[in-house]
Amino acid sequence: MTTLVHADGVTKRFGAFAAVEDMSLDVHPGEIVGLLGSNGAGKTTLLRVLLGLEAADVGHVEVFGDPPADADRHALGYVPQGLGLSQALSVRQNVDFVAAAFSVRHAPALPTTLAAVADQPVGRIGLGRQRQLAFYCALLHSPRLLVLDEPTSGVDPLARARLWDTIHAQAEAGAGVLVTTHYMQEAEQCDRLVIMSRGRGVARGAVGDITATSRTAVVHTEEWSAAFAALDEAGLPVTLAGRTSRVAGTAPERVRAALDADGVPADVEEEAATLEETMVLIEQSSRHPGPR
Ligand SMILES: Nc1ncnc2c1ncn2[C@@H]1O[C@H](COP(=O)(O)OP(=O)(O)OP(=O)(O)O)[C@@H](O)[C@H]1O
Repeated sequence: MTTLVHADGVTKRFGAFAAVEDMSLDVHPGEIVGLLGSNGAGKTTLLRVLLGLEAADVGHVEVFGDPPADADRHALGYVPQGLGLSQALSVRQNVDFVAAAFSVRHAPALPTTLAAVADQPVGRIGLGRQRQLAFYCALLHSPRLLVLDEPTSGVDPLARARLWDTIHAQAEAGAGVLVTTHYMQEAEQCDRLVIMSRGRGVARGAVGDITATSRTAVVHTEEWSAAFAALDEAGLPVTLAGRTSRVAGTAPERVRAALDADGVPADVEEEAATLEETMVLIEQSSRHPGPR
């Protein structure tokens, strides 16, 4: 299979600090690869190395089979976190600028939401529309690879769903997509995930592979408030989902013991952890290696 991005053992340091350490990653046509990790994990830095905007200190990167600096820019669509739009230019002028840069003769019609503000400076339209415009511009030249850095951050749920429809359509048409996100609902839409913590790749695979080994103790009781308080007081990592307490990565026996100690009657079951719970457990075990 053609590989759009191939990164092998990439390390990027700023001074003595390694923002990315020994990261490897591939992106193939037609797949959506999600890059996850808490703030500062190194996602943006890795994207910038893959795009040739930062040079790797160690490791090997290829984009479309070439070093990033020589990669075919016409085959690449990039939406950076800051969107990369010219705030003082109008929507239409931004489009014309990108079309000229990529020699696009016939740009597709602007979506109606953008057409309605075509003559307004980008700085005056809302963030949702700005993101829509950044997407439109990134797709103008039909890229084979789409790199999206938190593309839906700060966007309302409906606009977010629309942007994800566009991402899926691109992948279905054969483009490879590499996307960073903090939203678990978005991560769950990716074909594969790569999870970073403190610069390193700490888990990878489909959502089901990543969550497969993590379990959560789930507490069912009428006395949900007392149950939560008892588990919290016992120092367990309890969260509330509605009126149900969940304790990820903790044996049900330990949870039951904490409830018994406070005399809270409850049924405790074990079930598969959610992706969010698994992410927290992965982050914890990468900070404090040892048995979970
Ligand atoms: N140019 C730079 N000089 C020094 N340190 C940097 C530079 N760029 C990034 N860093 C540091 O590298 C680390 C990784 O940053 P990066 O932006 O890649 O993380 P991230 O996973 O994308 O975070 P977020 O989810 O908040 O965007 C952070 O500690 C950041 O402060």
